[in-house]
Amino acid sequence: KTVAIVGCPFSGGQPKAGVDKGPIHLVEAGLVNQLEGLGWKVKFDGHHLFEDINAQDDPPIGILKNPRLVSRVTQSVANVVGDHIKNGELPVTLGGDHSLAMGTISGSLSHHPNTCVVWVDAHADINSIETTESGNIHGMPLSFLLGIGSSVPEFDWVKALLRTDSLVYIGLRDVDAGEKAILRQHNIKAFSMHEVDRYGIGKVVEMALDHVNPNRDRPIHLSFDVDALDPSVAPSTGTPVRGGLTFREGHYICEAIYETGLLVAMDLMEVNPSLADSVSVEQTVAVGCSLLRSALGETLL
Ligand SMILES: N[C@@]1(C(=O)O)CN(C[C@@H]2CCCCN2)C[C@@H]1CCC[B-](O)(O)O
Ligand SMILES: [Mn+2]
Ligand SMILES: [Mn+2]
Repeated sequence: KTVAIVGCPFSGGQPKAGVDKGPIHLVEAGLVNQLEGLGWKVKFDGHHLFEDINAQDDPPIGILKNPRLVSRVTQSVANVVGDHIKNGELPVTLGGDHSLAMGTISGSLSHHPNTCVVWVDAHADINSIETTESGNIHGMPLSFLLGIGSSVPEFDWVKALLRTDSLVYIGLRDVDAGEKAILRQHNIKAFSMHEVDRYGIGKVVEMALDHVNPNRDRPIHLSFDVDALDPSVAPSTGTPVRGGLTFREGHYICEAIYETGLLVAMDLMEVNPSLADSVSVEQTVAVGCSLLRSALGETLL
């Protein structure tokens, strides 16, 4: 089986410089060899180059920032991910900010319409155009994928093909009021850190999969934001929130999803190597590579 590494040096969905350097640090840490060491054939033909749009040609829409840039980049990512899946490969998208998931999940859905999404994150990333307070599109990808809130022509290419009952969250602990309303209104299943504490990660993953994949017969797209982990574990990220997943809880999720044999695509998002000292950056990058290895079959025994 072949893994296709999709390096996406992109930061347009949020304001902090540096997250576009995430992919290069993950690859430079030896990710390709590490995955080959697990027996995968690895396809990586260089990081994607996303041309910028100068500011005057991409004014905000409402308060949405860099809308045309984000739309164009994520649409190209959708095509790339979709093509890899069509070729029978497993795309591993390295971010870059989480707005990229509009592309990666669109890519998965284009080939596997019954894909279910496991979203591991401190945040819900489901703000609509009406509810976003920041205008940063990395906090909004799921509203576009689900067709929640009003649409803008620039994002018409995103077909709202994800169903709310096909999405489940693990790790939430910093959800905006508008997002809480959306989650309640649409009955979207979420296992916050409260549930992780109450049930333990093993039961949480089992319940999460029971919700979106009861017969374990649907393809799984795992979208992992490193800020789901506690900042002590993955410090170099743009929106850290205390009280996160331990190193082992993060890895358990990846190991358990690999065990299903249903993983068709994975995202590793929001590694920003410019936000911490070099030791913390290295730690964050190493944890990212380790999570990816676990999602792709690395076991402890
Ligand atoms: N919901 C947010 C948005 O901007 O929409 C609000 N903001 C964090 C906000 C800061 C002030 C105190 C309350 N929390 C980040 C988040 C998006 C995270 C994107 B991700 O990819 O990192 O998950
Ligand atoms: Mn996120
Ligand atoms: Mn997050």
